[in-house]
Amino acid sequence: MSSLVLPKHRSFPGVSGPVVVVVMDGIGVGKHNDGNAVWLARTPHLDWLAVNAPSTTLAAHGKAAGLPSDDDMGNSEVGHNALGAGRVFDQGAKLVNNAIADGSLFEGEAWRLAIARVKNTGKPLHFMGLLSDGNVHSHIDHLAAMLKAADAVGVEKVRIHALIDGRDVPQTSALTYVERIERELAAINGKGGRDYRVASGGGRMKITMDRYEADWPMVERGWRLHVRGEGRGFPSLEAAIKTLREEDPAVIDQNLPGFVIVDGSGKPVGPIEDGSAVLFFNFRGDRAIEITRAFEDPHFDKFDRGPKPDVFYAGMMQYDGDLQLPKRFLVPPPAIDRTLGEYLVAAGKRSYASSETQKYGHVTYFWNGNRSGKFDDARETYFEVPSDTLPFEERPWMKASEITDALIAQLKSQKHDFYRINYANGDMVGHTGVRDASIMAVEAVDLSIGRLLPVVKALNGVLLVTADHGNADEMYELVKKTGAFETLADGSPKPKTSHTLNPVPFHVYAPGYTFAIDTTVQKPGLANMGATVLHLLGLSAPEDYLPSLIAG
Ligand SMILES: O=C(O)[C@@H](CO)OP(=O)(O)O
Ligand SMILES: [Mn+2]
Ligand SMILES: [Mn+2]
Repeated sequence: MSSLVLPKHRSFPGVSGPVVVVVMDGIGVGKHNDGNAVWLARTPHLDWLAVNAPSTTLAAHGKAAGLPSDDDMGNSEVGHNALGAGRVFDQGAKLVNNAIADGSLFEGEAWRLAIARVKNTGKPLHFMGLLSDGNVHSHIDHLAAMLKAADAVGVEKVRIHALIDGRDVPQTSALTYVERIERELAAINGKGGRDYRVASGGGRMKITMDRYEADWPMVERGWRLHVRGEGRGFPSLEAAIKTLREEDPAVIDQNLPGFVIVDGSGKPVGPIEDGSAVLFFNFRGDRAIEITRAFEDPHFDKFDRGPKPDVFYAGMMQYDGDLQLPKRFLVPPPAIDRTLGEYLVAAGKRSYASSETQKYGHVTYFWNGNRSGKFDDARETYFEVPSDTLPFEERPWMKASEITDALIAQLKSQKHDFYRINYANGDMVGHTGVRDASIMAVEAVDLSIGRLLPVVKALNGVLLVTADHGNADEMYELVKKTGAFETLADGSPKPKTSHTLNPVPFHVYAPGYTFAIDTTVQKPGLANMGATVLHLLGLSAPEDYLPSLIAG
């Protein structure tokens, strides 16, 4: 193993003050139009930085983030992994594609044990996960491939617990995926001897997919539906979605209430019982960890599970390498090693990381290559500001001020060398599809950055302002070919809830220094951040890190 002790930078001794990285979650650089909440927002500080600080834009999606193709938008996981790891790793979406294409998923122990379990017991094989082709947490192709493979090896009974998306894909697109999966199931059932069906479901922001312990009752609701079969009954997934939409025409997919599918006599068709196997087919960890804990933790106390069924459980990936969650997984996760955080600890540097709950794990767990623990308790300080649990469009300022208050206090204490924070606003409010609230979200971030500038200046520090991917920069869906706004039946622009393919800003605020952007760096992207921070701290980056964005 190569040494974690880095030599000094060849020409720069390091800034005399702190290095601060601000990640403005979901604030990309998009077209100047009426759907761009970032451009529409009044942002005097970001505007000032764009003119007066060395600035460029960074690639934050597709291959630059380790995703299968440049049609894949960026997301927080791959974005923060790239920011914190100094290099681009093939990410879950791609690794699972590969493992399906070369068959290794089906040769792995977890798959074989799951199949063996249900063949022994005659109980169903359960698939749980996000039903879309968003490629942020999951991909429906992966589910389809596993259904075919289960059929091919003679699994008689399958049940699917479908989390409805509308957050990585258009806001009311659920029926596209329902139709696809029902087609796959019908093809398998049609040959005879098989009983494959959907058993429960609900919007991903209402059940099961909470993250960072922001809202455990969400996971409890999912558990009751998927495992216990308790909930409002519908004859089919399609009937559930159509009825729920009729009852509340304003509801968007991610907020659909949970439900179970019942047979003719009103009995749920697929509670998760002893002897069955459960495969959670999301590859991304943040929103998969809590439900995984509910299945695996013998001392679980976050809600009353009732009698815990004795099942074989596996995730698509291992979601947390430190905690070994889950114990079994279908595809090995990217081996993200030698992250910036680890090098800084080895160099004796002290780091501070902070965000509010919704993004707390982004600047800790994702930043550190999907490890929840610290490298060194003495040298690292993490601080979480509890997020609101109400709709973010109602509080678009979120906790930006509180994160900033805490950061300023820490900066003034001069206890740390490197600081990183994430402002959740542009992303969390952007996902609601409410443009005007998103404008305020971006303004809240700008206000906070404005508060940081004089503090960083007084300490002779450097502030790097960037983002992990776009979101608020496109609040209306665009017609692919023409770039015009898509419209709803009433002619108004169709809100967009997902991330974007846009690049993100990169500003270097360094009063008193004469830094310039290194324009020789090819295709600058998020993964150049690692070497940039090391450079500013006077350290030379490991050879395989992508180069610093700062000349010299
Ligand atoms: O909310 C989330 O889970 C994703 C979108 O699926 O957003 P982000 O990657 O910004 O966390
Ligand atoms: Mn993000
Ligand atoms: Mn997001």
